[in-house]
Formats: sequence, C-alpha cells, structure tokens
Amino acid sequence: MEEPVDEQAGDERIELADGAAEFGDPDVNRPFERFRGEHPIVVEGLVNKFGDQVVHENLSLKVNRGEILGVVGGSGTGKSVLMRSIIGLQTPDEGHIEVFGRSITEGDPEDVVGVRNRWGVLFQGGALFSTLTVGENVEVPLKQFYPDIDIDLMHEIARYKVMLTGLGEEAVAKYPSELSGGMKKRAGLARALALDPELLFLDEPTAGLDPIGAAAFDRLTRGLRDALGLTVFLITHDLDTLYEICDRVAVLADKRVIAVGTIPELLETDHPWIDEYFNGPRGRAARASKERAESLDNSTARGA
Ligand SMILES: Nc1ncnc2c1ncn2[C@@H]1O[C@H](COP(=O)(O)OP(=O)(O)OP(=O)(O)O)[C@@H](O)[C@H]1O
Repeated sequence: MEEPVDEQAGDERIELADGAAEFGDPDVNRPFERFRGEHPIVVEGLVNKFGDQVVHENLSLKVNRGEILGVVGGSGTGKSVLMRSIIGLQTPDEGHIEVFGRSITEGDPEDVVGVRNRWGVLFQGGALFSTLTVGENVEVPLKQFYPDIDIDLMHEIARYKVMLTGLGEEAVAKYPSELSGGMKKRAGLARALALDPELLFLDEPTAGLDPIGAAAFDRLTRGLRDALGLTVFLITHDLDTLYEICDRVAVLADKRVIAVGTIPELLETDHPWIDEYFNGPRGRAARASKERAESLDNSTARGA
C-alpha cells in the first residue's frame, strides 16, 4: 500500500536533503567537521631542496589520530621545514601531503584554506605580534577566519583561551614584552588554540624554559590533548618531553624519517644516531628520571 503523501513533510524532507547534500560535498568547507580517519597527517615521498642543498629525499610519515608525536633529529635535519611543508608554508619539490584526507600539495588552494582553520601552530619563540596585547593576539585568527563574529564574543573566546593555557586573566591585557618566556609560550599556545583545532603543531615548545617551566608546559600539552582530543605534532630536542608525553617518536636523519615508534621500539633499532641520542648521557638521565618518577608513583599507589 502506498504511503499517504504529506506535501508539507515532503517539502521539509527536500529541504533537509538539500542541506545534507551541501554538507556532504567534500569540496565544501565544513566548519564543524571532525576528522574520523586514522591518520590526520600523511606525507609520502617528500622532497625539499634549497638550491643544491637537499633537505628531504623521499621522506614519508603517517601521524596517528589522537597521538602526541615527537619529531626529533639533529640540528638542520629539516624538522621545521617538514612542519612548514605540512601546513602549506613551504612548497615541496616533490611528494604528496594530506591533512584530514585533503591534499595540501595539489588541488585548489581554496580547499586548503578550509583545512587551515582546523589546525593551530605554536612557532619557535611564540611569534606573537609585539604591538598587540595577548588577547588581541589570540583574536587574530578569529578575525581572519570568522570576520563577522560578534566583538564581545570574540573577546570572551580570547579570554577563555588565555585562561585555558594556565595564564591568569590579567595576562589578556598585557603586551608580549611584559611576559616571561614561559608566559609567551602559553600566550602563543592560546593563539594556536583560538579556532578549536583538531591538530596542534608545536615547534620546540620547551626550548628556553627552565626545567620546572618545561615540565609544566609538558603537562599542559598532555592535559589539553586529553581534554580536547587533539593530535599533536611536536618538534623537540627535549628528551624529558619525549619520555614524559610523547606516544611515539619520529626520527629524522639521512634526509628522511628513519624510524617511528615508541621509545622502547626505537631503542631496538641499531641506527647509530638513535643509539647515541637515547643512550648518550642526556638520554640516560632522562630515562632514569622517568623511571624514578614511575617507581615513586607505584610506591605511592601501593601505600594508598
Ligand atoms: N627558506 C630557506 N632557505 C634556504 N634554506 C633553508 C630555508 N629554510 C630552511 N633552510 C635550510 O634547511 C635545513 C633544515 O632547516 P630546519 O630549520 O628545518 O632544521 P631543523 O631540523 O628544524 O633544525 P633545528 O633543530 O636547528 O631547529 C637547514 O640547513 C636550513 O638552513
């Protein structure tokens, strides 16, 4: 038997179907889309050259959704160039990069704009605008991507993001020159979080911080990843950071990613750089510190 046709309901269905079709189109920028695939970042066969200098040659890497991936390598091995390639600030000579399943290296640049508002970046040193207050710095990406947003709402979002990074409310009105190094990093992080990103890029976030400040920043990074469900691409030279918060570590050497895995997995490889890095005096000290902290945790748990 045929269903009775309700013209009004039919119209509604058509309207909904139209809307759904528009949002289902992969070419449309969907502001509230969340990536559900396994690898938010996929790099394949990357080549980067500056004149005669080959920085990357056939570099490949996949980042898992929800992980904190530490990226290490000697100075000048191309960690920052890799990050810049992924976020579209460096055009590679060859290779393919996808972020959230969309090509960064090919296709319509407008499409990349639709992906760019889904990541946040903390550059080395914070890269804050010195003539803007912390709050105004956080508002920069909001104004860029959501120019019609209500001004009071924008101030409120900026205030919230600043406080999310552990800075007091009074920091909102301060200029970068009035902040300590650690506070600048947090302010830069607040700006990186302005657009509620799914993906966070951190370039040497603990460089220049004292050990206590660095440990606090590590805890903040892990806490934000856990609370907000972020994926974190973290370039660092800080062995304590690797041991404390990174799920996996990617090692850059010989112009490519030579290994990626947990630290115990990396220790099983016999690459001389990896061996020297993790088994050298600093590597041993970081491991001992991690083991001490774990044994303290265990004895506290047993005593409780
Ligand atoms: N715009 C550029 N023009 C020319 N050469 C560049 C440019 N950007 C980077 N390079 C070169 O590429 C190489 C890799 O640089 P990159 O900054 O990625 O290294 P890195 O691994 O991040 O180093 P560090 O650990 O010291 O920060 C370096 O030799 C650098 O001089």
